[in-house]
Amino acid sequence: MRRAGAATARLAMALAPHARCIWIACGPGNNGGDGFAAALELVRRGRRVTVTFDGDAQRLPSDARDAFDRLCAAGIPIAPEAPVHFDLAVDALLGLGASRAPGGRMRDHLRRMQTRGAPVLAVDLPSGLDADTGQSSVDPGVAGPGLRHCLSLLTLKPGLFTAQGRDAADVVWFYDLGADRASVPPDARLPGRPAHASRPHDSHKGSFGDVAVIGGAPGMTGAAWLAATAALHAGAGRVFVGLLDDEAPSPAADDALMRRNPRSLALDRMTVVCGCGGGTAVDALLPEVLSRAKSLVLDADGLNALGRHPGWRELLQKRAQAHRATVLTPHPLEAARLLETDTQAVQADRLAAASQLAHALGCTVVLKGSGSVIASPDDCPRINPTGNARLATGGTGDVLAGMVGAALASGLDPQSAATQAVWWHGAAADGWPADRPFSASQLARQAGLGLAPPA
Ligand SMILES: NC(=O)C1=CN([C@@H]2O[C@H](COP(=O)(O)OP(=O)(O)OC[C@H]3O[C@@H](n4cnc5c(N)ncnc54)[C@H](OP(=O)(O)O)[C@@H]3O)[C@@H](O)[C@H]2O)[C@@H](O)CC1
Ligand SMILES: Nc1ncnc2c1ncn2[C@@H]1O[C@H](COP(=O)(O)OP(=O)(O)O)[C@@H](O)[C@H]1O
Repeated sequence: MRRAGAATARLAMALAPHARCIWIACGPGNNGGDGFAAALELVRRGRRVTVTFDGDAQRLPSDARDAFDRLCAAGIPIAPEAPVHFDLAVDALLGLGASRAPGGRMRDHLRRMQTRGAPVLAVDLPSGLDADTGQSSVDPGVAGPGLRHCLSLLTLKPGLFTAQGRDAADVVWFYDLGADRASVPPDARLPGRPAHASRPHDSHKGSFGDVAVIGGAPGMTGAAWLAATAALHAGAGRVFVGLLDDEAPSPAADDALMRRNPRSLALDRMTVVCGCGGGTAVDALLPEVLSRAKSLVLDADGLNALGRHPGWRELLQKRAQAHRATVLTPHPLEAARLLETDTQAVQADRLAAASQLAHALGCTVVLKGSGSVIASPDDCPRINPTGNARLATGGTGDVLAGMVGAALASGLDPQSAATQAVWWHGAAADGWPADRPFSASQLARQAGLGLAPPA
């Protein structure tokens, strides 16, 4: 606890070096104890603090009680009220032990620190956030303009990076408390920036694989063109479009895209991206696609078709047995249909939902949304750290499906292909110039993947 307190104090001083008042809001457990320890350290370093305590000193756990006693012995008072003005708030109300939604004075304190415009530094976890799932019992949407930092202790908690976690903490810091946890298996991994791969000079279009997009039923052809454009710009050697609407004209999209009858495609030699705008028309082709595609990305209506025809799941299992790569890219509602549950249940534990689907269907699964989860049957799940709410607009999922297709076609294994494509897709949105309108069609043209060569 002393180490946690000292690390919190150091970070507080770095975040607000000229603070005239640092408010440290302490709660009833060891998270509050970390707050007491931080207050002691800050005072020792000459800073002015106001400490509030939402708890009962008699019921503090022993370490926290010890920190509380040291605070009292140093003559640092517990303030009856939160300060009117503060330059930094330290949220040491609830950490790992939060067991219900905060109410009463604790809730008022949280609201006050979130809405005053000063930065907030949460110790270990933002109060109310579930460390494993990223579900929050406090609405992170009420936050004001101040940046929310979190100093995660001992481990980086998965919940900070998915579901509501990315709203609860804008900036995540990490301190391992000096503990060696190398032998502890992680619950999830955070992929870093994938390496850019240079293309060998002695290569040709056949070196980077063929992608066929099958989708685009009447009224929804745009989705297929988006996926195809993204696959092309992401580096696929050749991209074919098999529209499910025979009558639809080809838009003035990239001339390099090649339109084909979906039934004439050499599926056995191609990476097939199936389902974008497929409607129910995709049902007629899906069993053949599942059986024959060399590698496969199943999106949108392709996934919904699997929900309607549970018998076809066996074809996915057969693909797995034959070591044919398959990546499913459901958003939470599509995942819920496949799991025969509802969106709320999927979002309540995104890591578990993605892993359950991956195991049940023998595929790599990208569960999309804030902090997309990439899960494969025999691998530790990844939580993608890039992307933002700019992507919350129609068609960006089609773009992602095309990008995953290009990554698979380049020869990457499904987990690497999905991880890299999701990373670049999010990074494109993160780096989008503020003065340039964002749309899925623009994104599709920025889909360049810095694909690493296959291992
Ligand atoms: N583990 C480690 O290795 C390390 C742990 N460290 C630190 O300890 C923290 C975990 O401490 P913790 O287990 O004491 O839990 P904590 O978050 O303080 O809360 C528990 C208390 O809150 C109460 N309570 C719960 N919900 C509530 C609500 N809504 N409203 C009001 N009260 C509520 C709950 O009461 P109860 O549910 O029992 O009624 C109990 O009294 C961790 O996050 C990190 O900061 C680090 O120092 C280093 C290594
Ligand atoms: N708030 C957000 N933060 C990060 N990524 C997001 C957010 N909202 C959407 N996305 C991403 O945008 C894409 C949307 O896909 P999807 O829901 O299938 O949309 P569509 O069907 O319109 O193409 C996914 O890759 C998803 O992860």
